[in-house]
Amino acid sequence: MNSIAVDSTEARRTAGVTFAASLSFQDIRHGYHGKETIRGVSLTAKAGEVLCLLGPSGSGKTTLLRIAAGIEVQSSGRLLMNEREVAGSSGFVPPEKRGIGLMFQDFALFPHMNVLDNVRFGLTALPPKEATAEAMIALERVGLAHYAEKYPHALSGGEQQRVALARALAPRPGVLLMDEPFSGLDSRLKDTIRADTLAILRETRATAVVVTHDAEEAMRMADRIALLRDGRLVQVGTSDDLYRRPTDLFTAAFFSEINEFSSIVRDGQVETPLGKTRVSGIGEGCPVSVAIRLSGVVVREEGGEIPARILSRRFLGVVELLELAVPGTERPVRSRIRADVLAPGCKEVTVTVNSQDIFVFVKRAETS
Ligand SMILES: Nc1ncnc2c1ncn2[C@@H]1O[C@H](COP(=O)(O)OP(=O)(O)OP(=O)(O)O)[C@@H](O)[C@H]1O
Repeated sequence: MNSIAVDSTEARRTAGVTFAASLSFQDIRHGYHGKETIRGVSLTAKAGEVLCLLGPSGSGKTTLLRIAAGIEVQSSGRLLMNEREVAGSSGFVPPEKRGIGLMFQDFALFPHMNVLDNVRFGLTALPPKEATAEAMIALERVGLAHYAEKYPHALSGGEQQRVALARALAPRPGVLLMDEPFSGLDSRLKDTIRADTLAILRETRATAVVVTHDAEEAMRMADRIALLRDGRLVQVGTSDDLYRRPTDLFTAAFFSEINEFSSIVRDGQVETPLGKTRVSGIGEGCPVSVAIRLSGVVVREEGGEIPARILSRRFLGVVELLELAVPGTERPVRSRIRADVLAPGCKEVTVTVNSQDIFVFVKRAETS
């Protein structure tokens, strides 16, 4: 579903004024055929913020969006917009009365309608003149007013995406829900369209909930990121919070490539083949997972702390990816360094680890 159905009484209200709304999931649970796929999610998108729902395939991102839209009804828990319950024990507000805009990944425009009519689609309850004026405002907002008479097939992928954004924003929804909105675009176009979209969201001050499985995309767009795994919230915060202060191994590994080691806390320290590091707040003898970012494994020909031998080098342009044999581990240690640091043919090197790239987590059964 890629359109916005509009009820006549509500349409005037949502089309007339832009009021960014807050959207709260309160202990939402949901499942299919007896299997729980959303397991108690509580999360609020604040009015005017861009909140990214991030997670691997099957973590429940789309299901949460569908529940927010009212296309899916949760098994339990409450959904609130601006503190008002729109799905829960007190009743259910249908999708077209929630003041929510939808933009899904295929952003399918109607091929038989011109651009203006595509954008007017969600405004049918307004008098025709007003609907046209609102649609033109939305098209101007995305810089495509001059394409009003064109048909979708005559537009590039990026332009079609902007028309879809105009269509979603035209009724001035309190909350805009976007499911992988850039996944259909080629990677070079994606960066530009994403930046443009973000600028438009900022301008309209819309609350946006954006689903993505791409950590970098979430970091580029979000005010805050909610990381999901197996239907549960793992961590919510700014990109800085999640990147620099991951609360578990899953978050650390989702935001950057890591080397992972098992260790045990002894004398307030943990030891791995890459050296010792101090830990606080974890008890003596506690089994831990140690995550070390690839970019934190600094490789030099000499002067480092640990001897290593290069097993493989992969040139990636600005950086190169190394696999190293290091005493004390059978598994190769990986490193990502600037491509001009090591001489060609160099085999014997040394390694030092940046302390800010080491993360220690208490080992849990599921991460062992
Ligand atoms: N209609 C359905 N019937 C049965 N199971 C479903 C249905 N929709 C979703 N699921 C299951 O619910 C879980 C969460 O799916 P969801 O699509 O929300 O995940 P996602 O994080 O959006 O994944 P993706 O990134 O692959 O779209 C998955 O295990 C999925 O198989």
